[in-house]
Amino acid sequence: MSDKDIDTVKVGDIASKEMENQDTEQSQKRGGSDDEKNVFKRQKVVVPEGMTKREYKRQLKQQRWEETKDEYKQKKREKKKAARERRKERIKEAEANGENSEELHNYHQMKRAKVAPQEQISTDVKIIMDCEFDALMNDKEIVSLSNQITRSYSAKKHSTYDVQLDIASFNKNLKKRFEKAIPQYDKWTNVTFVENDKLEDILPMNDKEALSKYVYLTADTDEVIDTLEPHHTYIIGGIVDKNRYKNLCLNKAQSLGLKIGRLPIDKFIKMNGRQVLATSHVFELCCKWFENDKDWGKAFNEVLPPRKVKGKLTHEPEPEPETSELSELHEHNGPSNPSGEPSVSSEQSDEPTQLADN
Ligand SMILES: C[S@@+](CC[C@H](N)C(=O)[O-])C[C@H]1O[C@@H](n2cnc3c(N)ncnc32)[C@H](O)[C@@H]1O
Repeated sequence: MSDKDIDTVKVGDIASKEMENQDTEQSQKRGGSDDEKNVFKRQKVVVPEGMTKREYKRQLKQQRWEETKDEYKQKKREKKKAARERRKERIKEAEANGENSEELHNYHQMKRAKVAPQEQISTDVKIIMDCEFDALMNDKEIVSLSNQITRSYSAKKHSTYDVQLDIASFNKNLKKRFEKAIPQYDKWTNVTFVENDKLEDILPMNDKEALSKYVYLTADTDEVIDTLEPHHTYIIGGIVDKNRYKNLCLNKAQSLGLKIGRLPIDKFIKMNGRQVLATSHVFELCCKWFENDKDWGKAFNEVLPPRKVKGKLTHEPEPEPETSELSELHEHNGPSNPSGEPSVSSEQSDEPTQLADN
């Protein structure tokens, strides 16, 4: 047996004991018996010498994952299968009730369009994802944002229309995250990463007319964007904040003298509270708007899960409770193939693997 094997066995033994301990500990918390308490005391595991508690915990976690991953994957497969079945049922039900099941089909059709077009039709529309908000996000949110950018990259690559995408203020934690987890991003040919400090560094601040062609997208306004105009630049706030910073982008846009606008979401989506979308959804919607003959309804239909989309508005929007429902929208866990794009299989699955953060 090699030293490495011995190490693995040791960690394995410790992991099993540790798991027993955890069970016992839980039992203790529930007020376990004296015998259980004694067992717990006897089995107290000491962190191996030369290892920090943190490293040790990480190893235990890895060990536990190795032991349970097959079961986990199996459960995931079953869940996907069940979701597929549920969707088929929903389609059947909709058709039996004489309802239009097209929405249910469309959303998933888009997920299967995997072949990138050889050539893209020019739109003369540019999108800047303004990532100057780096310091307002915790590590988890930075990971979420990096996943959303990866998803936007994939959407851009697969779109039949060329909507330019710049990732701006890419010079702090977000960049570190990409370098660590998605290093192949520097081979992405269709997205530009800009390392400016402030948004205004890349705007024509001294040219009023040129500046009037920049529009900051925000959910916090009544100005509705009906069309994406050629030779205009639309700015998306590159932040995942779980609704912590209301008006953040609105205030920034106003302080820079930029136009603002929100997507015509309330006409097409059944949701409560503020209609705040994730950055990747906004970018995908813009691509899909072009692909669907400039029809927002169809674009929403393709990008957002069917249960959120209500087709053309036929009645007044429902009363608004406190929080947004759109935090439920899907997001991929992270890149899973060498290009750093979301994996085909997760895109092809019938239900989103994870619902999006915004
Ligand atoms: C998660 S939101 C950020 C919310 C942030 N608190 C703010 O002040 O905008 C990410 C970005 O997506 C865009 N966005 C989200 N929902 C939108 C909507 N309904 N209309 C237009 N843009 C939207 C905005 O650019 C927004 O900054």
